[in-house]
Amino acid sequence: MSRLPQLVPISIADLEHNAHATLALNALDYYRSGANDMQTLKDNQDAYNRLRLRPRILRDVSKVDTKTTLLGHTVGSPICIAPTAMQRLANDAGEKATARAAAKAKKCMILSSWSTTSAEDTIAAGQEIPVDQSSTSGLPLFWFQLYVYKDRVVTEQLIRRVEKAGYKGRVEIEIVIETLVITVDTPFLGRRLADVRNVFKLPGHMTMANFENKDSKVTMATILDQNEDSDDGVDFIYDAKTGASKRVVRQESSLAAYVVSQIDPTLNWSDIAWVRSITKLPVVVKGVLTAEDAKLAADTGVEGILVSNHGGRQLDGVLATIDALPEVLDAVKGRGVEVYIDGGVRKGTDVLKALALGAKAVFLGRPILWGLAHDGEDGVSLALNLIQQEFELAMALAGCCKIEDINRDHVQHGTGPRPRL
Ligand SMILES: Cc1cc2nc3c(=O)[nH]c(=O)nc-3n(C[C@H](O)[C@H](O)[C@H](O)COP(=O)(O)O)c2cc1C
Ligand SMILES: CC(C)CC(=O)C(=O)O
Repeated sequence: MSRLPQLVPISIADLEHNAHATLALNALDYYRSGANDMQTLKDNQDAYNRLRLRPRILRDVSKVDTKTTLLGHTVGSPICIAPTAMQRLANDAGEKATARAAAKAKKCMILSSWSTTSAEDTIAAGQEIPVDQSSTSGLPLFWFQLYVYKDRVVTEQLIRRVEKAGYKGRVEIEIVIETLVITVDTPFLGRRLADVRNVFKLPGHMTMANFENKDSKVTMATILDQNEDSDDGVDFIYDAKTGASKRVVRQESSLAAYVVSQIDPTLNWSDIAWVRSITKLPVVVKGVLTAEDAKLAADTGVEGILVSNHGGRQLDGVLATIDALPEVLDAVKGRGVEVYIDGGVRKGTDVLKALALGAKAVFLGRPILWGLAHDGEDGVSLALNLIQQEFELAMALAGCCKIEDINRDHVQHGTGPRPRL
């Protein structure tokens, strides 16, 4: 049932408006919420609006090229897709639709550990899109986001599954899972009030597909609710270690309970080193917000840092990511670590500002979900194309023809005159 009139979308904001009109409240609230008062959620976007651009003129911007590299792989653009759990809540094609849209756009997609489509099926969907191997304009790229489970056997099985899903060795196809992105900001789930009020749960016909195998729909970790139609407020949480289902009466979001039961709050730097020791995949840590932790990440030898506050969904009151970016960059300068950012990126000018401040790439979370809710694969393509076109226009109007032309002088903090150096 539609609550608001639909718009013909010409911006990410329009897609969000439409998602508000169409999504079931349970899903809409899960997707849009931040933690607590949602200060950080709001600030992520506001902080971009506090920055001002300094364009250069008379630079022949008749051709703009956005291709760039991510850990040595050339992609079509620095605009990438952040991992978001449970995409089938937005559209039944879920992660498959996102993968196809990413492949078409030659963009990087990070698949969530808690996807409602398995890593294998997601990669296979991406591979349905023919890629031109000789293309100089880049190729799609698939990364995997890892939650570290209390049970290290479960974690290792997940890593092995993902490595296998990469189809390494199939030389004719370039689409492989290339990198593990370890999320380090979720020892416990942030308190998202709407999810608590809605007693959020994953519909019973959807599962956390990366934990299934061919013999059983749900064999490892998933939320089980045996009474989907009449919600009795009772969940059965599967314990991956013992194989037993524990009956819990819900007084909160099932997700928070699930995180408490499965995700390891003891996670520390030695675990990052452990993950690095058991896989050849490069590692990116997602959730770094300070210079201190950026230095430790570099000391641990990670290949990349994703400056992220989880879209304002974890610790409310932390800095907007674009405000945290400079100290992270300063801390790892010259250490050979790529630095990316997510949170609040909604416009082409946001992308330009993030790159001008030094980010190698930006990742979009909710905008992809809004596209997916709008029109499945075509909706994700639309979301990606809208922001890509805005970015190309912003580059041209700022006097930049290629990514390397974008630099620190293209942006300043605050709305007043540039401080004298
Ligand atoms: C609905 C939703 C689900 C998410 N699921 C995950 C997840 O499974 N793993 C993860 O590392 N981050 C997850 N995130 C955080 C995103 O990866 C990303 O950090 C954030 O959405 C970026 O902010 P934005 O939505 O403003 O673009 C999720 C975010 C949302 C909104
Ligand atoms: C299942 C959740 C822990 C996924 C997530 O990271 C989120 O909802 O923000």
